[in-house]
Amino acid sequence: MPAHQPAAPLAPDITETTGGQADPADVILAAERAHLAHSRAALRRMREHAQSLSSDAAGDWVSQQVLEALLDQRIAALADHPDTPLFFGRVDRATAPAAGPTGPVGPTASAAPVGAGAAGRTAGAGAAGGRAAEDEDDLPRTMYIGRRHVHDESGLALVIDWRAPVSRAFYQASPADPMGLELRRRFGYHGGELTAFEDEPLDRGGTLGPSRILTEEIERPRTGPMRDIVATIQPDQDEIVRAALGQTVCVQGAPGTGKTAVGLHRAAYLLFTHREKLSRSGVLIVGPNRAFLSYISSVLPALGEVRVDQSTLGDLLREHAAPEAAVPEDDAVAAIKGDARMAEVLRRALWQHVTKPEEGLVHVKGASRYRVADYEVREIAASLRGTTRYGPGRNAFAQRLAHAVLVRMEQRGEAPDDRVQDAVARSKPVKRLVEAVWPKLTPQQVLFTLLSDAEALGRAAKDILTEEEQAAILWRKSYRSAKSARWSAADAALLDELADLIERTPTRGHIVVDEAQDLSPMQLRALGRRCATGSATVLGDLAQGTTPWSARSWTEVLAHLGQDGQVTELTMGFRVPREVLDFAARLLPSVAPELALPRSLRPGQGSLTVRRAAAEPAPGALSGEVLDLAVDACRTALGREGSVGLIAADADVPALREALTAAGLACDVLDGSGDETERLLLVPATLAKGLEYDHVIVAEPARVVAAEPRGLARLYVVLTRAVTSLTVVHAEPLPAQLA
Ligand SMILES: Nc1ncnc2c1ncn2[C@@H]1O[C@H](COP(=O)(O)OP(=O)(O)OP(=O)(O)O)[C@@H](O)[C@H]1O
Repeated sequence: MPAHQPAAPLAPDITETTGGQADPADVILAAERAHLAHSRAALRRMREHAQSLSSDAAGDWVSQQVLEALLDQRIAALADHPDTPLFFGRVDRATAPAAGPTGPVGPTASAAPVGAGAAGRTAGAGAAGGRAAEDEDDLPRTMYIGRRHVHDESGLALVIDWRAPVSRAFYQASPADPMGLELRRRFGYHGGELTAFEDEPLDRGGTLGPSRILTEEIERPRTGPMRDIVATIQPDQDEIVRAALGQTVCVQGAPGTGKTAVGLHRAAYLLFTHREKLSRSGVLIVGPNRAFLSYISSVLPALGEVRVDQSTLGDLLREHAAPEAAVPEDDAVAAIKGDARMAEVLRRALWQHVTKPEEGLVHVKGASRYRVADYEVREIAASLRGTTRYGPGRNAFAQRLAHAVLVRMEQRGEAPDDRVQDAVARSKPVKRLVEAVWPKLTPQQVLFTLLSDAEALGRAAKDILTEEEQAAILWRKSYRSAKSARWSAADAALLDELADLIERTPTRGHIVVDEAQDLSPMQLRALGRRCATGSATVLGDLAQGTTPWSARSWTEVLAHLGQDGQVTELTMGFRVPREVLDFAARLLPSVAPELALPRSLRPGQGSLTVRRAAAEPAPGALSGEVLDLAVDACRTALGREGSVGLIAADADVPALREALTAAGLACDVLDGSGDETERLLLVPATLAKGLEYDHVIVAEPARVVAAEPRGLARLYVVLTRAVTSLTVVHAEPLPAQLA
């Protein structure tokens, strides 16, 4: 858990000293600190024990290596990070089962004050440093919830992993459904040191007020990469995090509702709960660009999970076409190529390469000749065509031809075995026939023919694409060969589809797809085949769709992904202050009229500033005055705490950089390298998705809108990156929807 010092003392009802006696809150805090020290010592012993284990017991060299690697992993997992508390919460179970309904718990509680006295009565001091009372079911009455499991020498759990089933109540229990709990205690920390606590009584009915520990966590300035939210996961988020492995979940959520955070915690949860299965099949996180991946890169390691692949779609498909070499393409063309109808066009295009056999086969062995007639060869090819993938079909064709030769041999009284069949299948005449009928193909060769040969395209796309669509995707520029062709980002998904038609794509146990609204049907199919035997967590916001092929419905997204899934919604925003969110939401009726207005947990009065230049705008560029206003706003923001992001249309980034440099303000331009060190970041609008900064300055919104077809949605993304303040500077009129 990140370090923070609660601004106000918590548990206010027990902070007053009574008649010279020790402050009960201090007593409790001291006892909890003792439990922390006790747990740390136990963790150290666990680590020492793991270090003392030897891999010598393994029977052979390979097992020894495997065991050694496992022991190293175990030792690393048992590391105690001094800045990270071992536990962030505690639950006390009710002695008698608490009455109350067991229905679903709502996302937030409100009304009654936090810290209403339960602290004084519970096992705080009693649990600390010693064995807590245990109930009949062997669970301790008091349980501490943390990032990893810690137990003492007798096996008593001192800290329980947040992902364990019993920890669920820490996140889900409420006075309406206490889930057998009497009390939930949340801890405040500074560095690794416990500094405060907050009690939520759960056995007295009523409702809980907002948690101050949560509020302070949300208000804490953002610096560096994204943090985990393990201490403050909300009940509706927790439902998603803990959904069963076999279940595909699709989350629609307004900006800052925690979709990314939830997706990452779900990956960590699944890896913990199904470690063995997923360590074999793997978990993959797919994000929109490298800047985003670099931003989220430390969340999973902080949760103890390092063996998760995180990739952009482009990098995932790089074996077919390297994303850095992608040729730019007209959006209209990319939209046709991204359409799901292309799947059938490609299927036909591939199988068109299988021709009708015109000749029979003659196999010569010594003085004997074995003949398979042309009609028989045709029958074999026809019976295999389309029943398997192209590659295995080709192998099967060779084997079936060889088998037909074998049958001839047997008819002559010979007794050939499997080795003879293999040898015949590899013989020159069979190879030649196979190559003529069922040629070996790469995805690139098939797509090269399709996009460069109008006739081939016409045959494959007949009754699927219109003449105009066919004309649009046909290459204007002719390449000499498949090898010298250059591919676009949309082509990469087509190549991947072809690759899978040729040979099956390996699948993972689970994939998390972030910003999924931006993916084309063909890109979704590429991801779908990577979780064909697994499940997915699909995250996104229909209002933030900025590609021409952006999704309009999650049901369609799931269908293209090939997954049956539940669509669920996160509605409470944790990032953007209400004032800023309301401002940005003026764009919603234009970008996604079907969505409800987003809500924010944070009022953020005074968080929005709009400054208009007095002089006329400069056509085709940022005016000098807007540059000055932007520099001014950056300087002011740098005087405050937290990160600063200056976001503008991509084309305006160089001018802004020059202006900042001339004004003596150091900045880094965000480019996905992850090398940024300055507190002030200059962010091209097309890279802002998924990111956040304490203070955001947006220069000339009208130019962000004008830069691309779905520019209003881009502006919605850009305006919703702010955690503390948003300053908009402009000379051109604001888009009418915002004015
Ligand atoms: N339960 C929580 N406790 C504390 N912080 C939270 C919680 N949920 C979300 N946050 C914080 O809110 C911010 C927004 O979260 P996140 O980036 O996951 O939202 P998102 O829905 O993916 O947003 P966007 O749609 O803009 O990409 C992050 O700083 C995250 O840490």
